[in-house]
Amino acid sequence: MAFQIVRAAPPPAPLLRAENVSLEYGAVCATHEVSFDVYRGDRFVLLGPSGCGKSSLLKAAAGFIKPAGGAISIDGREVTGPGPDRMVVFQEFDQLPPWKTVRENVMFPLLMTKRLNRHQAEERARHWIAKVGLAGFENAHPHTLSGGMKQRVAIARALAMQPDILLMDEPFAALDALTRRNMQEELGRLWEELRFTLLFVTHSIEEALVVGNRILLLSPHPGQVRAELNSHQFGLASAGSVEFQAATQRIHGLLFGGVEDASGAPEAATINTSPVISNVILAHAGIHAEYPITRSMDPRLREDDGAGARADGNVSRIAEKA
Ligand SMILES: Nc1ncnc2c1ncn2[C@@H]1O[C@H](COP(=O)(O)OP(=O)(O)OP(=O)(O)O)[C@@H](O)[C@H]1O
Repeated sequence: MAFQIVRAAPPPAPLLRAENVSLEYGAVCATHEVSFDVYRGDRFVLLGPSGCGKSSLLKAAAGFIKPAGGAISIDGREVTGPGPDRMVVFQEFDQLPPWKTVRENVMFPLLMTKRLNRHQAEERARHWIAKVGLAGFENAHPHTLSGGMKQRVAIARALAMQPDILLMDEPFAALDALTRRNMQEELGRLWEELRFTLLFVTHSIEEALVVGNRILLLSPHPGQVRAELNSHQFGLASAGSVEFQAATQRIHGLLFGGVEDASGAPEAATINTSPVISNVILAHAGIHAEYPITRSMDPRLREDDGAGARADGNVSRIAEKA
């Protein structure tokens, strides 16, 4: 006898929700009514050219700036200021107090927030320093470390707090190409092991594809949502492949101009998102329709992964204005 489903389980609520977020600096409108949802385990990337408000959105999620309109919430609670549930890694190498050793830097927020006593904080710090590959450097001071090592310390310090979400603002932008690649790999390795939730800002299309499983494209002046892409099929291993390059070009097209359809004819990229996001299979403007979806933390995508995969085994989706 076949079962009949009378009520489907409700989809999980997003961990972080940005609803119509408008950010202003005096007369400067940094973003206008930007909305997106980040689910637990997502590697959600904000991608766009300079001035599209990526950093401002991340700062608003961190609670450093307050929206002029709309709201950001974590687990249903409105963000009204910074909190240990949202740890930030910045681009700058000077985010580590130089007078503190690596161990003291990692211990600092644990002690400041009274999460742990000194002994426990030392244990926790040792664990995370080893996890980011810096065992043996516990007593080093930041000025003796390379840029990549300093970023590892910043990541260890953030993850040691076990935040609900890790916020990273162009964390690898100031690194040389090789170190940047290593750090992307390291971040991917950490995520595979720990499955933390990540909100990551970059202006590099390649980095967005390598790091993210979902990408929000933003256009500038003021920052507005251009499109939302599902990108988990890419990683460092696929960087440089024909498909990866095609995806890069298509994202470039979405950000900066017309999108070429299958016939090669340019098509205006008018795709946008809204709080209610519907998935459409991206056939013509689509980002790499050649890959099966392997996993998604976004229940909306997960929901029809099966159907999509069954349909042709090679779908990508883009969220469009509902
Ligand atoms: N402190 C500030 N005071 C005034 N305007 C600001 C300030 N910070 C950002 N802006 C403006 O807000 C807009 C968005 O800036 P934001 O730094 O968020 O963009 P971004 O996409 O992160 O750019 P970039 O990649 O160059 O860092 C820009 O027009 C910028 O000039």
